[in-house]
Amino acid sequence: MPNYDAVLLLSFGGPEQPEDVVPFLENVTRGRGIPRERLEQVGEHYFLFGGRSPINDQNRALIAALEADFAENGVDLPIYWGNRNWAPYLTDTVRQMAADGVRRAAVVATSAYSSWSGCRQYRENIADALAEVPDAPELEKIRPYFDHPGFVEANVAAVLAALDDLPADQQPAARLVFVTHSIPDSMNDESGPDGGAYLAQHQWVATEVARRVAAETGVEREHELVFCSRSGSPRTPWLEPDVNDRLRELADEGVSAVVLAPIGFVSDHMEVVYDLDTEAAATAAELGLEVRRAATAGTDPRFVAALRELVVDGAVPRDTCTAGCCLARAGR
Ligand SMILES: CC1=C(CCC(=O)O)c2cc3nc(cc4[nH]c(cc5[nH]c(cc1n2)c(C)c5CCC(=O)O)c(CCC(=O)O)c4C)C(CCC(=O)O)=C3C
Ligand SMILES: [Fe+2]
Repeated sequence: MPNYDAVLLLSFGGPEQPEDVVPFLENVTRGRGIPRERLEQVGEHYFLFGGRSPINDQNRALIAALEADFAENGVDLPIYWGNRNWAPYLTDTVRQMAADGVRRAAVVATSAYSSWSGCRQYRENIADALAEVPDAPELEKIRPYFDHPGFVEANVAAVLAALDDLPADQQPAARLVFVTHSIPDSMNDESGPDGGAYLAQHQWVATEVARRVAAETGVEREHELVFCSRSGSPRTPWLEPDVNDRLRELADEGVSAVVLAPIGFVSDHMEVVYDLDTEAAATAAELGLEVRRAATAGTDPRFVAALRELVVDGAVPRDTCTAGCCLARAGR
């Protein structure tokens, strides 16, 4: 193992009570052109859940699972946690790491794919924190890990369980609809070292999961990739189709059962519990479609072991990012 003396889980952060929602959204949107209406809408999503995002508790659970996995596998590294948009803030965590004498840490971000939002923005957050904290440790972010077997296997198991939860007679003809966060076309075009990585990586995971599900069940099912959580100006092109629009088309085509597999999210973020479990579920109910939402990787032991392997393997030699990748961001 590279000579790390700690691991840092780096995430988005989310509000934990109603008073947190507006300041959280202000943190998220500082310096971006997100329309006021969209912010009010997104605020409502959080209020519907008592002003509490699921993301922080998901991260607490992931840290507990990683600690147990590390202990079982003889990896003796403390795990720290810092966020971009809510406490514990990354800079405060890096300050604590410095105070504890940490010299070199592997950084695990809670996003598996390349893009400004999922990769480069986290790198910039790291650079900003390093610039603010005297004697900060070296921080090495592990690569986008969408193609790690443990991430793929956790998603295969989740799709199999969701299929199994459909009425037996609906299972053979069920469509596999993979879902991720929409981003501006321009952000996708500039993602990864050669461009288009965000879309290509998701398509790779969708195809690979569908192939393994077909092998396990002996049934070839059609699969596709759709998007949720679009924001920004309606005049800016973002990745499509939207999950709700696509469910309507599928119902029109005579499809009666769908598994929604949120491969774009590593755990049950607000986008999953609101955009899929609330909004898309309502669309499906209105259409009379049977929909089951597959679990996210979450604390699946295969995913947790994958993160440990990525840390033990070391970040630097395997990083696929280059100085110029993932530069396009939204709202500029
Ligand atoms: C690709 C991607 C991921 C996946 C990678 C990753 O996981 O990092 C992600 C994650 C997340 N995004 C989140 C929340 C928000 N994202 C917003 C805005 C935006 N996201 C974008 C993209 C992504 N976002 C983009 C292109 C924008 C618009 C402009 C901009 O900011 O560049 C806004 C503002 C309002 C709105 O526009 O919807 C909010 C509140 C939360 C927390 C959820 C919770 O509480 O559980 C999480 C995990
Ligand atoms: Fe987002």
